[in-house]
Amino acid sequence: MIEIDNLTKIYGDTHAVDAVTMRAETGSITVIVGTSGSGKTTLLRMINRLEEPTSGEVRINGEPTHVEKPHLLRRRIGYAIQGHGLFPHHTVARNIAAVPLLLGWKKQKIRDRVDELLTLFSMEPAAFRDRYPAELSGGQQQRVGVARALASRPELLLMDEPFGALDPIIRAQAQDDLRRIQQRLGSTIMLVTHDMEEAIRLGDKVAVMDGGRLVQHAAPAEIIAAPATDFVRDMVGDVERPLRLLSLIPLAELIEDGPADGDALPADASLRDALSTCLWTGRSAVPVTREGIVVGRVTFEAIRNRAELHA
Ligand SMILES: Nc1ncnc2c1ncn2[C@@H]1O[C@H](COP(=O)(O)OP(=O)(O)OP(=O)(O)O)[C@@H](O)[C@H]1O
Repeated sequence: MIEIDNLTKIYGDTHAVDAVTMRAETGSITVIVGTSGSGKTTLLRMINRLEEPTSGEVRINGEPTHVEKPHLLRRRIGYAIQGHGLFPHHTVARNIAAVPLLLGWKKQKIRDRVDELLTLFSMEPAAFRDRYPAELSGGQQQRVGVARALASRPELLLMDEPFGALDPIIRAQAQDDLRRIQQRLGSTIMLVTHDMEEAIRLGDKVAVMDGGRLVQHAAPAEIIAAPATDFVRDMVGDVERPLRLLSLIPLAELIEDGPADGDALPADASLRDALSTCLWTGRSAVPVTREGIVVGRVTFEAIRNRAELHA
């Protein structure tokens, strides 16, 4: 059991994480979801002490994490981040074996674990063991990254946007793989994403963060049926029918005059793309281009109004 107790991180006058309390059962997946800047990554990084909390504590199976040396703690906690972070000059087998080697496991035990994990991830050990990361596809590299994080059977696996860089088709496969392997190994996982669809699909429990606060922590069905705040309702909207329809409507239909910062989207991108961009970057409007020239903007509010027409 992982217990997070009143955990707070303050940077200057920003409450990045504000008195978050929650529990995660052993053998479950908790998905922490929220828009950019809501404190997800900071929360995750306080669990393995890549960040030290301003106050509060984390306990793993009853033991407070702050009494252990951070580097020893991190051997018990796997960590997988977006972009797999593989060592380019090491083979797949050596990459997966990184933590077991550090822990001084016997050669045969390491070899067995590497082969077991490659097999679980549908990568034939004989074909992949001795390859280098550059000889793998993006999806294969990501699988090796997750296999590496699982290799020592950590008490807890932390994953920060592990599938963020994958295209949507591979992404769905990667999520299915993770679910299957997690059930097989009984791993306890905490995963951060900005994507409510991913949260609903993967989580036994979904923890929604908004402005550093935990606004709802519940099973996916409850999050959908009874969102605790308007913010949660908006995020859940993302996975429901009206917003699926948005993927069929081009931005061209909602272009208006006015300023908008950040990277632009082309006029033939969908409202769904613009909505994802707003949620992902925390922006309230996205510039729109035609043939590379900015012709206006689309606002989050206009997209929401349009979605309501279809509700
Ligand atoms: N090292 C730091 N120094 C100062 N402020 C920070 C630092 N790290 C994070 N913050 C601030 O804390 C808040 C939460 O950031 P955090 O990275 O945890 O959010 P997030 O939800 O993970 O966002 P994203 O999805 O963009 O990664 C933000 O306002 C951010 O600017």
